[in-house]
Amino acid sequence: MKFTKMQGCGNDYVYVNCFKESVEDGSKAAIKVSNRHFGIGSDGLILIKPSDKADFMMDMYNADGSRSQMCGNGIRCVAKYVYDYGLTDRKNISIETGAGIKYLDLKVEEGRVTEVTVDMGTPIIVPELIPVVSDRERIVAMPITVGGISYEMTCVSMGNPHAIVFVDNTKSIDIEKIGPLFEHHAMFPERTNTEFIHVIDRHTIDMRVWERGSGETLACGTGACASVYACILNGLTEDEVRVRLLGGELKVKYDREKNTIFMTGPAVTVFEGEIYV
Ligand SMILES: N[C@H](CCC[C@H](N)C(=O)O)C(=O)O
Repeated sequence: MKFTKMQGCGNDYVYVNCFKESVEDGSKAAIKVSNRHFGIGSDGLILIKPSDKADFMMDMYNADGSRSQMCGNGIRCVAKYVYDYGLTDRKNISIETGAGIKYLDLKVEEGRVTEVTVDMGTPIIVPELIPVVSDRERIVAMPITVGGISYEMTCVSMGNPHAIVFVDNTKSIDIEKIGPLFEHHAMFPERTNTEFIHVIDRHTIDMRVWERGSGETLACGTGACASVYACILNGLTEDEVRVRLLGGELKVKYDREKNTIFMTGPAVTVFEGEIYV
């Protein structure tokens, strides 16, 4: 199976052009390619497919083979792939995802996509995935104790679930211990992605993330959008925020009129190859 390795802010996936390749079992292939010793090494697998609703379709799998509805860093790289490899010559494209159709604007320099702005859609704060807290309309600054530590948690869905907690310093958290405890918490029947946010000022936040199905990644686009919306809900930032991640920076803007979140960030092709799955 031919593939292209790409990354957005260090959130790296294996991309397969399913206009040319066929992948029988995405989940099994994701586990194989993601392994950093016996495979290629990645945070997961992204299949680029035809769509009858949009220009293309993105089908995304985590490293553990679980499928997710949406991938912010991934969709920027899909946009780069389809333009750079000549599947389209347009700089405004639509991509069908498990979280609906997304619309993207491509920045092209010397014939290659360098940056992409994605309309990530409306953040959802009544995520049906947490029925156990039925007495609450929404989960904003809800006290929760995980691993013996008390947090105030805000839950936001970008089509995939995010639990956002605020910390004084993202470097001092034991994410390997606390991340899985949130991911597998009984409140989240579908599991959850978890973002640890340190608010620097009203336009800047630091973020670390423990991703559902992939563990700690260097960046998470949907997580960055969910986190900015959580900051706005808690009165901690303005609508336009610079999200500083281990792997780079994302610009996130909440558009109040359209009630949608725009995310802008890089997309990079690392190498091409072939793997036997
Ligand atoms: N890294 C991705 C998110 C993957 C989400 C996945 N871990 C899930 O199960 O929801 C991003 O840039 O948005």
